[in-house]
Amino acid sequence: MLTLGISLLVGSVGTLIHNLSFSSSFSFRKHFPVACRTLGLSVTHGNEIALPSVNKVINESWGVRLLVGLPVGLSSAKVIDHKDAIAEALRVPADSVEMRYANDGLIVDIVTQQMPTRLPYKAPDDPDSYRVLIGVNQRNEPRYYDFDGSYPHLLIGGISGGGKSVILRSILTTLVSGPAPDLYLCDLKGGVELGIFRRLACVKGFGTTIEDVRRLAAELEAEMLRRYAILAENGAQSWTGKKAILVIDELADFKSRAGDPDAKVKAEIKAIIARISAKGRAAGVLLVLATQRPSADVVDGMIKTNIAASICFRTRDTTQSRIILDSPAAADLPDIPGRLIFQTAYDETLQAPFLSAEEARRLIADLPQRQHEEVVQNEPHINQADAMDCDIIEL
Ligand SMILES: Nc1ncnc2c1ncn2[C@@H]1O[C@H](COP(=O)(O)OP(=O)(O)OP(=O)(O)O)[C@@H](O)[C@H]1O
Repeated sequence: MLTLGISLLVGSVGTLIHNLSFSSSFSFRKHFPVACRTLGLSVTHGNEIALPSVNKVINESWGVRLLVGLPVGLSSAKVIDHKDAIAEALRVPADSVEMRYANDGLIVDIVTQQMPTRLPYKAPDDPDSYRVLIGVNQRNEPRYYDFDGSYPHLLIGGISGGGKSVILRSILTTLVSGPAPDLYLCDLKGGVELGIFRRLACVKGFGTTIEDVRRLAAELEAEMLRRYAILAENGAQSWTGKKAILVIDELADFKSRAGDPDAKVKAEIKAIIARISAKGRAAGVLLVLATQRPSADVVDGMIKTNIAASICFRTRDTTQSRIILDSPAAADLPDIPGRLIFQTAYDETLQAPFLSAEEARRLIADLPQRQHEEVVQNEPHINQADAMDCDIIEL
């Protein structure tokens, strides 16, 4: 019989005290199988009914972990689909229950510790690493996206005000302060968000118009093909040199509309992005694509199948959430800026680090800058006078 009366003081990033008491007679070992039986999560062999069994109950600093064995014939996916109903039967809030398949069974975490609502940005420990912090989970464990890892390309979506600009800022600040990959930054919101990075030496191109995006995407594709030729010449499988990353904010601007004078350029951009998403990884060429208006027209057709990692802040509705995550979950996220679902092999709710524009400017102030001539050459819409002013322009 498990007795829990939990009063947890959440760690340094949070300031919340959360109380959750399970009834003194509550037994997860007993109630989990009962809940499964009621919900039809069982397998029948003749007269016998086989049910999931809780093999171990582990008390953790953040709550309780159940190790659940499943009868042959009952899939973990089916049990996970009933997560909310199981939570109700166990008398715990649905959003405190996390389930995932592991080691021939199911891990069920009942997390009583609350997430912080603000997590300070932390500079990277390892300057050579392509790992960027995406946030911490309810257990305060950090989660990273690794541009050098097995989930190529990153899609970021969610409603206005959810935290896309802030996470892009923290991802870019980490990258430029660390391995400084070649960056091609396209800020279709007029350069307001990504502009603070535009003068850095590692920024190979900066664009604010659809035509800029076409030019930069084409440049990057040419670089990808150049790298493939070098790989072929050397009989190598994958690029070990510097990565090159195309960042586009806002993807929805490529949506096709009837009579659109930019239709041809947009189609060209989508085609290039689709080719980079399919072939870029081996050449160290990667995409970070952000949108506050996820539409099937742009996301599905173009890239979805090749983008392996997604960050989704709260969405307006389940349709938008499905476009990014293939699940409705992001529509139910609480209205907390920086709260997101990070999807790689599985989905996890995280709180993203907060980094203000002022702090980011301060952190990158001493990094190598581009020469003025380079700025003019790479950003043809900027004239010489603008370029000369560039160090004092507040973007
Ligand atoms: N990780 C975070 N932690 C705490 N607060 C955050 C976080 N991210 C964003 N916010 C708050 O939410 C505000 C809006 O965030 P942000 O500008 O990133 O939204 P957005 O999704 O980019 O919106 P839009 O698409 O309209 O530009 C920020 O100014 C900040 O106050």
